[in-house]
Amino acid sequence: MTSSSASHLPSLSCFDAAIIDLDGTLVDTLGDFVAALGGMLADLQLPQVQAQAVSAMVGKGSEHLIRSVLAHVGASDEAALYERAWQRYQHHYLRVNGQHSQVYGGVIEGLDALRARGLRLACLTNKPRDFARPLLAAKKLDSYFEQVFGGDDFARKKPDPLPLLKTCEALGSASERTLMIGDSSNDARAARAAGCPVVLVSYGYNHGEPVHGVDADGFIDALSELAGRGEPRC
Ligand SMILES: O=C(O)COP(=O)(O)O
Repeated sequence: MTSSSASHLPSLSCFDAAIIDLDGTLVDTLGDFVAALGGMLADLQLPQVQAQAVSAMVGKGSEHLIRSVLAHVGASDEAALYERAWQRYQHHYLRVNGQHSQVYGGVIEGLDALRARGLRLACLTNKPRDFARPLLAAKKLDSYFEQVFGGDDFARKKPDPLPLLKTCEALGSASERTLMIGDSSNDARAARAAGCPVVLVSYGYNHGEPVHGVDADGFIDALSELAGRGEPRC
């Protein structure tokens, strides 16, 4: 069964630009998160965490992820431990970045279609910029994006609209002419608040919840489905 709701899916002709989320949308990075967190927890002599639990904690940036994992494994004095945990996590993440992650099927075709239609592209993630840029390069996705922004580039992260508004500004595109493509309620809420139409992929993380309950303009099972968007219906 396809999850696309074609009746609501905007045509690519309606847009001058697209802003695309990274984790859970372009790249399945769960393996990298699990490996880096595993290294961090071992260094702190804490119990390990399962991948399924991690997938529900991804998407709100590194600080949220580390604090959630420390609480999940029952670390005592999680607040005092945070700085050290962040140092160890950063060390391990930079070491494994891209090694346990895969570009989702349909991503290259989707990006090619967006580019062929002349859309200006930005990648906007809550992941730290210094993790995001090497990952995009390692996966040969960097050349598609004229802008890449991480969770530490702006004063607030998604679901706040600020990162999207700033990215629209950097792309020189009005928010209503900029399509947000993401995998989570975080992406959709930020897009709604910024005035960007939003399409969600069905295969991402969405904080461990079913994505179809999220308020969005459409759902797709692969980015390549965007290539088939027909006549303008803005
Ligand atoms: O929280 C993260 O590290 C990833 O977040 P993203 O879904 O915005 O890419």
